[in-house]
Amino acid sequence: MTTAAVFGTGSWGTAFAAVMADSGTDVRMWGRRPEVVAAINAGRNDEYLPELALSSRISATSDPEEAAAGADIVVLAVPSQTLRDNLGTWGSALPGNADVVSLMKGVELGTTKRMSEVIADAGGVDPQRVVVVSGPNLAREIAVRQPAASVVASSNAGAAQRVADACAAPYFRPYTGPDVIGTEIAGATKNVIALAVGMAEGLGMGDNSKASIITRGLAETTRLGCALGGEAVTFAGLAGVGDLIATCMSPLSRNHSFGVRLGQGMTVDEVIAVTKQTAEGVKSCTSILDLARHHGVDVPIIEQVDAMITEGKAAQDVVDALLSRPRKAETG
Ligand SMILES: NC(=O)c1ccc[n+]([C@@H]2O[C@H](COP(=O)([O-])OP(=O)(O)OC[C@H]3O[C@@H](n4cnc5c(N)ncnc54)[C@H](O)[C@@H]3O)[C@@H](O)[C@H]2O)c1
Ligand SMILES: O=P(O)(O)OC[C@H](O)CO
Repeated sequence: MTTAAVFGTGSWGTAFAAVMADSGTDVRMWGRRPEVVAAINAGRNDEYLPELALSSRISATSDPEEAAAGADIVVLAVPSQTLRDNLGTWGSALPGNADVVSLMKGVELGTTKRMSEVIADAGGVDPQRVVVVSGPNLAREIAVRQPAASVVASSNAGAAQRVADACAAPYFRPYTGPDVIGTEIAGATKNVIALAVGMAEGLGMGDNSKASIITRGLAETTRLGCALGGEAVTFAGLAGVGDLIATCMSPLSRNHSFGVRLGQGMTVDEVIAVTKQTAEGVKSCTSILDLARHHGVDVPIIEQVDAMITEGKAAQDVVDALLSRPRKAETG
C-alpha cells in the first residue's frame, strides 16, 4: 500500500489527492488553515472544490510532521512563489526516502529557478527523487472525474513509474517521461500565454486571434524550453500543446480569466483584488522573461504580457505592439 502526503489544500492539491485516493493510495494532506483541514476531515473542501466528496482514504492535518510521517510520496501544491519559504518551514519533515512531486507551474522570481530546482535547493532533496506532474489538468474537471491525461516526468525512471502507479485512476492517465526541464517550462509558460489569450478575448477578439496567439505562444515556449535544455517533443505533447490549449481556451482557467478582465479594461490591482486563487502567470511572467533574456531567446508575447502586468500597459497597446513587429518566416 502506497502512502502519500500532499502539502497544499487548494484546488489542485485536493483534486490530485482525490485522484491518488481513487488509485488506491492513502493520502494525508497538510494545510495551514484549520478550517480547511477540519472540512477535509469531514469529507469536503467546499471552499475550493464544492463538487467533490472526498474519499475516506484522505485525511488532513496542520502538522507537517504528522502529514509527512512514513509517506512514500510527498506532493507539493502550494503557490510557486511561496515554495521556498514553505520548505524552509517544513522541508525538514519530508522523509529522506520519499519521491517528491511538484504539481506547481511557476518559475521563482529573482532566482529564475524552476520548482524542481527550488525543491532540491531549499528542501535539500536529491534531484533523482524529484518528479514533476503536469498536463491539461483543470482541477474542477478532474474533481468530477472527467477523463484527462498528464505527464509524470523525472530524470529517474523508477521514481516517475512509482508516482504514475500512485495516481493512475480510471479517469486519469499518467504518461511517464524523462524531460523535467521541458515539462516545467511548458507548464509555467502556458499560464503567461493564457493571460494574453484571455486579454484578446476580453477585447472582443474571436477564435482566429486566439489561435494565432496560442500557436505563436507555443513557438516561443518551445524556443525557450529547448534553449534551457528541454526536448522539443515535450512541447508537442500533453504538458506542452495539451496544457496550452486547455488553459488558453477554458473559462475555468484562472490565468485565462485574469487576462479576460485585463482585456475588459480592469487594472492589474483591480483583477488581483477579485481573484481568490493562484494565477501563476501573473508573477512568473517576469521570471520567465528574465530567463529568456539571460539565454538570448526572443519571447515577444511574454514580453508584452510582462509589460501589461508590471507596467500597466494597455491591452490594445499590447496588441498593436505584437502586430507591428517586423515580419519574418514562421519558423524563424
Ligand atoms: N487548479 C488547477 O487546475 C491546477 C492544475 C494544475 C496545476 N496547478 C498548479 O498547482 C499549484 C497550486 O495551485 P492550486 O490550484 O492548488 O492553487 P489554489 O490557489 O487553489 O490553492 C493554493 C493553496 O496554497 C495555500 N497557500 C497560499 N499561500 C500559501 C503560503 N504562503 N503558504 C502555504 N500555503 C499557501 C492556499 O491556502 C491553498 O490551500 C499552482 O502552481 C498551479 O499552477 C493548478
Ligand atoms: O487555472 P489555471 O490557469 O492555473 O490553470 C490550471 C491548470 O494549470 C490547467 O492545466
